[in-house]
Amino acid sequence: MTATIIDGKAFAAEVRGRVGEHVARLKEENGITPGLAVVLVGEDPASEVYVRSKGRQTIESGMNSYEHKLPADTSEADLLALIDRLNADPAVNGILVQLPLPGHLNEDLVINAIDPAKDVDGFHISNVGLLATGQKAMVPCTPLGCLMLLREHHGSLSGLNAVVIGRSNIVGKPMAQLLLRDSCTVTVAHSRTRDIEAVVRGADIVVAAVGRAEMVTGDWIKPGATVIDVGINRLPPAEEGGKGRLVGDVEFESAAEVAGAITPVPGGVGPMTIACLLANTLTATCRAHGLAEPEGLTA
Ligand SMILES: Nc1nc(=O)c2c([nH]1)NC[C@@H]1CN(c3ccc(C(=O)N[C@@H](CCC(=O)O)C(=O)O)cc3)C=[N+]21
Ligand SMILES: [Mg+2]
Repeated sequence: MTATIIDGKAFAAEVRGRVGEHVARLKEENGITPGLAVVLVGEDPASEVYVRSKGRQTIESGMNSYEHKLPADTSEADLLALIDRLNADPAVNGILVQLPLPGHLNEDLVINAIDPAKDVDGFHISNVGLLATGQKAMVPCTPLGCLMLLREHHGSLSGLNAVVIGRSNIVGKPMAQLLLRDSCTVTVAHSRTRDIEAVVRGADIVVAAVGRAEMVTGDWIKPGATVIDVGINRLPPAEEGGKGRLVGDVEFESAAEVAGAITPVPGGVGPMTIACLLANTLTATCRAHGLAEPEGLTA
């Protein structure tokens, strides 16, 4: 293996530390404690794990955490009423509605009901448009975390060929926007892309966000390229009652033999996503109060 391992877990801890310091200063100098509300509809066990670690890290960074767990059969009207209350609550600076929502709820409608200034996921159409036009937006946490890792590793990204695999609204599209803003030449590849291996082989930066376990193998990677693996896939358990291994969208072993640098799964992008959620909550709080924004914690 030749690649440098990009330690997302360690970098995320550093980001959280910087968020925590800024939060402490906000409290001392301005008497403000940022607040993050997380809304979870239904009982998906994996979602509950994320919600719990988000809540714990929010509190560890000195912010208030408000968790709203609603039953799976919650009506759209009840969910929208909760969002209205959170929008109006001055103690709540950030609102995250955990996705996916149960099938009877319209995700677009629900997300677009969030006050864009409190939309710490950056999924509201206003924030999507602001990002796409280079204006001050709330930026989706996973792509923001990937960008921070790339900037940390490369310094300038200007002129590099970046291939984003996956075109979701949550990762692929905003990732492409951020890379474009940092002056990469950006290609978005997806399930219909012809000769996808050859497309990926042209990339100095590969961001894999397709949700297919170990789809990208070492022979797809240009020697020396930087590989950011967004996938979190649980393989079927090897034994009865066991838990399957977590793998990314990249086959780590083979890719690490060719790449210059690569993020592991777990311990890569995942922890950065949560760190950026805290950073976004802090940013939203500063903007709401007309205060200076934290440096190095926004796009
Ligand atoms: N509105 C919304 N915003 C989200 O940001 C959002 C969401 N909905 N729905 C669910 C996904 C999933 N997600 C993760 C965040 C961190 C890890 C993470 O920290 N993973 C650890 C491993 C965790 C484990 O061991 O299971 C790692 O990669 O090292 C994983 C997954 C955010 N999501
Ligand atoms: Mg796709």
